[in-house]
Amino acid sequence: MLRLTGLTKRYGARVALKALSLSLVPGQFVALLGPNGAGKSTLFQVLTGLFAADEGEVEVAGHSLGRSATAALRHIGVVFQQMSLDLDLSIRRNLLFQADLHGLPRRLARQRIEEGCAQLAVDADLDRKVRELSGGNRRKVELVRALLHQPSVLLMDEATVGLDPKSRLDLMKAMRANVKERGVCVLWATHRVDEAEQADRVLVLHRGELLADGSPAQVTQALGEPTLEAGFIRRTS
Ligand SMILES: Nc1ncnc2c1ncn2[C@@H]1O[C@H](COP(=O)(O)OP(=O)(O)OP(=O)(O)O)[C@@H](O)[C@H]1O
Repeated sequence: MLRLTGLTKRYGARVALKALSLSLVPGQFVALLGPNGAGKSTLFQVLTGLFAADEGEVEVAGHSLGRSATAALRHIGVVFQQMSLDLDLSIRRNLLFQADLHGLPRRLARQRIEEGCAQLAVDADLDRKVRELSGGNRRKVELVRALLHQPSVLLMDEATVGLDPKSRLDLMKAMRANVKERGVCVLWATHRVDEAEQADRVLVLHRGELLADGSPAQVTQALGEPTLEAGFIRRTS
């Protein structure tokens, strides 16, 4: 589904990703757990084609990102850390714009927009400007947008920052439903250990390298402390 081989990204002399190799399979919620500066955002920027890697390969659903970027990127959906909706357009206009970018027929686009917004309980606000929405609802719209073209890989970068517990739960629930019902593979970048503990698989990233990879229990054991939080703090401080 998503395969990284020897992925390296440098900013001048600073190495942000160091020969990173891993494979993700469909239908998994994978937490990418790393402290500030671990390389999570850099990885997402490379995976979405914003930056080219200096070395290594990315393959998405069998397509090389380097050689067939359009085909590879068609299988990726992303919610970045920074909100990128147009504040002066309604939810519906924002989402229709995205659907047009993906070449979705209008009827199908309208249907997916309505279904997606209903699933995240923002359908009552479809014709309101994004500017008028709460931060939590803006995030939900971003998730609907990321899923419009039905990607097989969903990247979420610190998606719950600034959200209250109920909004965080709603977002997690919608993401989980996509994992279960559509077999989406979610890579969820976070520095919150409580979120990583809910994942099917945890990748611990530190200074651009993988420190541990496995179920939350396996990773806790690999980090050598009684809890994931204690191990994560000790090994990444
Ligand atoms: N544009 C840039 N120019 C130079 N260095 C950068 C740039 N972007 C990131 N870095 C450096 O690369 C490393 C990885 O940063 P990155 O933002 O990918 O980490 P992160 O895990 O996403 O951190 P955070 O949790 O704080 O968002 C850090 O050392 C950072 O200072």
